[in-house]
Amino acid sequence: MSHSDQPIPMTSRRSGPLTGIAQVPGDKSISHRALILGALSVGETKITGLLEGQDVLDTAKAMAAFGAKVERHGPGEWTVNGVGVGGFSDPEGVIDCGNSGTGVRLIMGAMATTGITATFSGDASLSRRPMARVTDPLALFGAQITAREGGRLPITIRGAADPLPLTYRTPVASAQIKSAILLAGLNVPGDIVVIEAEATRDHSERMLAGFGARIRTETTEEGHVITLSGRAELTAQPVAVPRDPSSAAFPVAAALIVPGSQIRVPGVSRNPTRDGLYTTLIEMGADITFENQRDEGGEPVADLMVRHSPLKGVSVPADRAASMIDEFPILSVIAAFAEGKTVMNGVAELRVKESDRIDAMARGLEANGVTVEETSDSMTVHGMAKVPGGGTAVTHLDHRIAMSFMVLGLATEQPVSVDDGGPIVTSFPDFMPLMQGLGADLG
Ligand SMILES: O=C(O)C1=C[C@@H](OP(=O)(O)O)[C@@H](O)[C@H](O)C1
Ligand SMILES: C=C(OP(=O)(O)O)C(=O)O
Repeated sequence: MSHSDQPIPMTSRRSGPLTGIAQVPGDKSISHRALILGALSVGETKITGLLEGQDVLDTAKAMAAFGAKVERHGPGEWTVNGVGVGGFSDPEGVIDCGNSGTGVRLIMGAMATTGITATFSGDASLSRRPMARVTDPLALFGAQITAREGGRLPITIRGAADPLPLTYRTPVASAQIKSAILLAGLNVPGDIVVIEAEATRDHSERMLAGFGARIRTETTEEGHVITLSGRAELTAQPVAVPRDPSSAAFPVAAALIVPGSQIRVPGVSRNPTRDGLYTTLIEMGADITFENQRDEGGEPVADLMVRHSPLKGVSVPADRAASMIDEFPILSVIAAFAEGKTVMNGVAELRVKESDRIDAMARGLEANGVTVEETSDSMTVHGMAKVPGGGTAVTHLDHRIAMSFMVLGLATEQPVSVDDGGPIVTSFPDFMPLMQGLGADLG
C-alpha cells in the first residue's frame, strides 16, 4: 500500500505566533523495529506509542504475511505474537513496502537467512532507491537474490537455508544496512560482525539487547564494531515508543522561524545517534531547552521548550551528518531565515532518500527566492532577513520535502505551496492538524 495516487496540493501562509503543546507521533525507526523484533520473538510483545504512519503499517502487514499475529487494540497500542527467530513462513503474494526504505531493507534482512522465498515491491520512489547495499551482504550469507536492473525493486529473495557467519564493513554510514545484517545474523550459527566507520542510529542494537540477544559494540580505530551472537532466542518485551525527534523537527523549526512563538514538544527521544539537528540549532543560537530528561523504554527522552530565536548560519561538519540525516531538508528551511550562510557537509546520502533531497530542496528554495549552492555532497543555503516565498515546490513522493516547505511558508512574505502533500502520511499522519492546532495557517 502507498498513499493516495491523486496528488494533494497544499499551501502554507505567514502565521501569527505559534503556541501550545505539540504531541508528535512515535519514532518511525523504533516502530518498525518493534514490529519486526516482536515478530521474531517468542511470546507477545505489547507496543505502546507505535507510529501509525503508512510506512509502519506496511511493515505490520508484512509481519502478518510472514506468520506473526499482529493486532491493533487502540491508537498506538499493538500486540505482536511472534514466530521466533527462523520461524517465518512463506508469504502469500508480494510484500509491498510502499514508500519505506527502512521497512523493505530491514525485512529483507530478517527473512534472508530463513528457508523461505519472498518478493518485495514498493512505490515509484522506493523502486528508484538502491537496494544492492543490502542485498550484497545478504547474498554473502548465502541468500539468492533476483533484482531488477541496477539492483532495484522488485526483488525476490530465496533465503539461505544454511547461512554462513559474516564480518562486514558498511560502505556508507547507514543504520538500514547495519540493521539488515544484524537481523539476518539472528538465524546464523556463530558471530556476525558489522563494522561502521561512523556511528549511525543504534535502535536495533538497543532493542536486540532488550529482547535478549547477545550483542556488544566496541569503538576501535576501525570505527564501531558490533558483534552479535547468532542463533539467538528473542523473548517478547513491552516496547514504549518515544516520540520521533525527526518529526519533532517540523514544529520546532516552525516555532524558531515564526516571530513570537513558544511551544512545548514533550517526550521526544534524545538518543545521541539522532541528536545532530538539535546540536546544530543550539550552535545557530536557537532558544531550546531540554526539560525532564529521563529514560523511557531504553531510550533517553526529554520535553523540548522552543522559542522564536534570531539565528546565525553555521557550518555543519560531515561527521555529524549521520546523526541528523533526515533533518537536512528542514534545516535548509531554517537556514533560509538565519543571518549568513549555512553549509551542510558530507550529505551525499541525501541524494538516495525518498527523493534526491539536495536537488528537491535547492529547486524548491530557489522557487521561493532563496539562494542555494550545491555540490555532489554538500548544500549551502544563504539566509535572508525577509524570505520572499510565492513559489511551488515539487515533493517527488517525499514526506520530508512536503513538510519542510509547509513550514517555510509560515514565515515567508508570500504563501508557499507544494504540488503533493500526500506522502506526509508515511511518517506524520497528523502533521496538518497538529500544526493548525499551534496556530499555523496551512491547508
Ligand atoms: O534505520 C533507520 O530506521 C533509518 C536509517 C536512515 O537511513 P539510512 O540507513 O539509509 O541512512 C534514515 O534515513 C531512515 O529514515 C531511517
Ligand atoms: C529516509 C527516510 O525513510 P526511509 O529510508 O525509511 O524511507 C526518512 O524518513 O526520511
